[in-house]
Amino acid sequence: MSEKSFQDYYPESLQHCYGCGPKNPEGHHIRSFWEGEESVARFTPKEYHLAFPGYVYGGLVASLVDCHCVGTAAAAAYRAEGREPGTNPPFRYVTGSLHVDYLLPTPLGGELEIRARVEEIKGKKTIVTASVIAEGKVTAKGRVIAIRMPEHLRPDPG
Ligand SMILES: CCCCCCCCCC(=O)SCCNC(=O)CCNC(=O)[C@H](O)C(C)(C)COP(=O)(O)OP(=O)(O)OC[C@H]1O[C@@H](n2cnc3c(N)ncnc32)[C@H](O)[C@@H]1OP(=O)(O)O
Repeated sequence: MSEKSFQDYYPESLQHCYGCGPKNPEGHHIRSFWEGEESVARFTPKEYHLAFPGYVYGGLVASLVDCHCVGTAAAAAYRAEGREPGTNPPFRYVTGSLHVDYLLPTPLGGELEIRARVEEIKGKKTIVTASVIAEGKVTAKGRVIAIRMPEHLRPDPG
């Protein structure tokens, strides 16, 4: 079996996110992994993910940044405690803020790499920054404030 992504450790009830839920058949299935101090996700847009001919829709780019950074925040919380993801008590995060700067049009047709780094973990809040790389160039930069998921939003305990 291939390496488990951050999202594979979400409990089943939280595996239906359109961006990254492994159990959403219509979703993007964004998968994130550690590479040293950075986290990485790779994603190849489909031809219909276009904004204008030859280039990727910015909303998709934002989704990639969003789910990859929120997943990174969760993984970083476990890492900070020296625990394996999926161990108790669980860490769940949602997006509080998502900011994307589109530096260059993102070419459609090849694999995109999203590389993220944790800037700060402070209480319920984790700040993660990301770069979207296509054909060796950074086409977008993002910043996500991920917040611990409040109890009332959790579908089941934990
Ligand atoms: C676990 C698996 C999840 C599966 C999906 C993962 C990826 C999905 C990504 C998403 O699409 S999530 C869906 C989009 N996001 C939402 O619907 C969240 C909606 N907003 C909320 O539910 C609440 O506003 C939120 C949980 C974000 C914050 O409410 P809290 O009551 O927990 O926040 P609180 O007031 O206690 O503030 C805690 C800290 O967060 C900061 N904060 C809160 N909301 C913020 C915000 N919106 N932007 C920036 N910072 C924010 C706040 O300033 C404070 O910082 P400090 O500790 O430094 O003082």
